[in-house]
Amino acid sequence: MDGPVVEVSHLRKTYGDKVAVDDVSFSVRPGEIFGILGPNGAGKTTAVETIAGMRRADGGTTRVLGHDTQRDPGAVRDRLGIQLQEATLHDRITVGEAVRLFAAFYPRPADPDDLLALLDLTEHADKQFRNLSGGQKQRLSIALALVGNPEVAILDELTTGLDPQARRSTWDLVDRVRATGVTILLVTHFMDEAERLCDRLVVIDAGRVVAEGTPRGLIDGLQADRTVVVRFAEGTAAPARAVLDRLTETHPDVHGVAPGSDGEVAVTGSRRVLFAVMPALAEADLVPDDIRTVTRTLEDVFLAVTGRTYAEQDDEDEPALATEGDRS
Ligand SMILES: Nc1ncnc2c1ncn2[C@@H]1O[C@H](COP(=O)(O)OP(=O)(O)OP(=O)(O)O)[C@@H](O)[C@H]1O
Repeated sequence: MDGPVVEVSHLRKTYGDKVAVDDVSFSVRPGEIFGILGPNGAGKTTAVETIAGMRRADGGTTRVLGHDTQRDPGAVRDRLGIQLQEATLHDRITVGEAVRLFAAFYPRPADPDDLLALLDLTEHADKQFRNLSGGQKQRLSIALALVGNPEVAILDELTTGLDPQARRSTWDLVDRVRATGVTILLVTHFMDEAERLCDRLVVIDAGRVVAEGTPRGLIDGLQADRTVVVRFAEGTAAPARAVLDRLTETHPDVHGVAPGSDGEVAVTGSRRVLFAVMPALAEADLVPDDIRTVTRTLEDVFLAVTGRTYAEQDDEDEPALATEGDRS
């Protein structure tokens, strides 16, 4: 397929007076991992459920593989896999049974054994759902989204509640799935996940797209100041601070200097700030013990476009503690 795999144009969805999705447009190319990133309640799940034809839009169009999913959701049923938040199965069904059961619903299902191998579930095939760890449940839910051999898969908050190691292995799996040729629409409220996995993404906030691009492009496009942190041994910290302080008055690329802990000094300024810092220190023969530039992330992009920090609204969803099974 040459055109976009998913095409969303001016999508609007309300629940009574509540506008959950407001004029959202984007398109997803074949083979991409495309992200919908935003804080809890931003409208991400509503958007993907509407795109999948599970909800009626109040305005705009949603097309998947060329089909209008509002008018004819059935047209893509066998070609679109969807993994939704909090999928639950019967307690006693085993992993292998669940995959075979779901496979029976599709005309051209994936081979259950291949799928279990792809998602590192082969050794857990006989385990009952109730005995699976959080990570294993998530892997099973991805397997079930892929069991119909879809061309497009929607993955919604697939690492919420997982410990860091299980999250990283889930990310590797998503890469693996993409390598099989599946186009992926990935819903997440985790900035690091979006940065790690997505080729392109939209950032949505309160139902609206506030930024769109590649993670790198969005970060590099930030106009905000850069920061260089230099650390000095005791004895050189004070004279170094004085040299750097002077730069705020004499050098146009240096905008601010702030002391940190343990002999650190943070210098902010334009993208050329490093070129100001190093010659000044060299001139005074003050050799830092360490020097680093502060890495900018999608969190800085969110702050720049919304004026709010992302962490403020994200506390309630810290990954849960590791369970035994997650480490297996
Ligand atoms: N069935 C519903 N009826 C009424 N309001 C709803 C319904 N579903 C979602 N909402 C509201 O619509 C807004 C968007 O919700 P949605 O679940 O799409 O957001 P989200 O970005 O996916 O967040 P989360 O990850 O927390 O689910 C929220 O304010 C939510 O409370």
